[in-house]
Amino acid sequence: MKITASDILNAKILIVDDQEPNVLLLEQLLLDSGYTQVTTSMDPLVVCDLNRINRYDVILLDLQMPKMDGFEVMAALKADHSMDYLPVLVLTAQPNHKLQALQAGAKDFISKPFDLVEVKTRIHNMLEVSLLYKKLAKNNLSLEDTVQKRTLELTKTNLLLGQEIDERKKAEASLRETYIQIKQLKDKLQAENIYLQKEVARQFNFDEIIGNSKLLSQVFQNVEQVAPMDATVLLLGETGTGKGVVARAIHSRSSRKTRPLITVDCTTLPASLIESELFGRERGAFTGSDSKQIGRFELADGGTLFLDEIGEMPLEMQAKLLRIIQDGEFERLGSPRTIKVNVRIIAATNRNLIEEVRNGKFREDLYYRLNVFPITLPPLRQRKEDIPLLVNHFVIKFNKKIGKLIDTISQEAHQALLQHQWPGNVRELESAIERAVILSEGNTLQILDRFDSFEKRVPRDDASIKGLVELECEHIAKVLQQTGWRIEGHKGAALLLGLNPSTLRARMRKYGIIRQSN
Ligand SMILES: Nc1ncnc2c1ncn2[C@@H]1O[C@H](COP(=O)(O)OP(=O)(O)OP(=O)(O)O)[C@@H](O)[C@H]1O
Repeated sequence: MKITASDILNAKILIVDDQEPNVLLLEQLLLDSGYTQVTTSMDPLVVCDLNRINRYDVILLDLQMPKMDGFEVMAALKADHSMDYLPVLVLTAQPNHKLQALQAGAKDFISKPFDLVEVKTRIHNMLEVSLLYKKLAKNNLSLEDTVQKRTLELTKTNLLLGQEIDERKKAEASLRETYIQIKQLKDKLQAENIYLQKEVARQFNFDEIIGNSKLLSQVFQNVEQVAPMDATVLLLGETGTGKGVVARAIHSRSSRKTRPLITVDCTTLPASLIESELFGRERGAFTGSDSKQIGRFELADGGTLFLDEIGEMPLEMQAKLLRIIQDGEFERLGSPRTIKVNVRIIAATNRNLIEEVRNGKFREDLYYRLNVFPITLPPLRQRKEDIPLLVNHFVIKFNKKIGKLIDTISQEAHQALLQHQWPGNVRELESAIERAVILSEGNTLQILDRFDSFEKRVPRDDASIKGLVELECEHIAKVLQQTGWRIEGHKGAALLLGLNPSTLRARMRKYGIIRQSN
């Protein structure tokens, strides 16, 4: 910031003195020195007005004036413009006024009578300061203005930035929320997927067990729960409901799956042989036993022993079985040596074991040992929604076995299968389909059985066990009569009843059904 000579010469100067010669002298001096804007006044009362209009760079002010002295003029100037810089140079003949004037706001003084060199120098210096001050003030103002403008701009930008940050934050929050929702959906979908896959696996491919009914799903669930444990399982349910397949499924899903699953069908074993079958015998253990036999318990060591139709086991055998279940110990027939085995037991029965216990035909302690994890297989008539899947499964199976190409089932056949009550359950259905596949011509399955004739013999779910047994006995006898007492083969009663021939024979023995001559 520089003040030039021309700035100084063009500065605005006011001379105020009530003495005309002084005014003229000073005016002339300044004009001679090259100053271009020199104003004079002999009336102190107009100084404020003039200054308001012209904004002088220096006011040469006489102190002693009649109407208004220099002090009053300075006070008025200060008050009028609230000027923080008063560019006043006082003219005084009184030395004691000099300090007083400076205290009143004057910047400098010139002594009277005038020394012209001093006057010129002081005015020049004063103007330099005054102009510098003015420029500084102006610069300050423009700086303030710039600062204000920038501040305003910054505030605006800040506001915008704030809004933007707010919006970003909102967007981020909503993104986060969306992400959480997506994750939840994904997790749910995955869970559903896994569940569905499990369901599909369960419904259609639970080992060899076919069916997708609710009741069967419950069984699958139980199988999944118990299979990995070593717990004893008791399978309950009518004949042909699939207790055997469930036993195999439990074994194949257990840690023992690499070891054997040994089945003992208690109905087919004559009472006299059960013991040696189960526990084995040494050579010569009894008359006629000329060879050593390894029992089923030994064979099943490390694996699973499936005791089918456990309800048929003679009472004295039940006691031995209890011991081995409790201690894992037994002796071969004809040997004093105790053998220890690690066998998991799965037992099955279509009898009401509680009733058998009540009737003294089954040991109570053995019942409780076996009844650790009971699974009840529902009869087919209570889960008819499984019939189409089972029919499909068996048609494929027997197509392969017999060499047929059946791929359609008539509406009537379908209806007949759904209406029948299936007292022999899946086994009966399996036999019916095998028969139908054999007998059907072309590629459509024809059901030629007259199921309706069996309907009245179907066990009622609320019927007592005694009633069921009676019905079963009566039904077996009737079918045997129909087949001319033929048990096995395509025309045999076993196929019609949906039973294994050996099971049918056991039932006949049990119920005391003997061949009657026609
Ligand atoms: N859900 C099923 N899916 C496919 N086949 C089945 C199903 N249930 C049973 N079977 C078939 O039906 C037949 C009879 O089944 P299984 O021998 O397991 O019945 P069970 O209840 O043990 O009968 P029983 O009490 O007379 O011994 C078998 O050939 C078996 O493969």
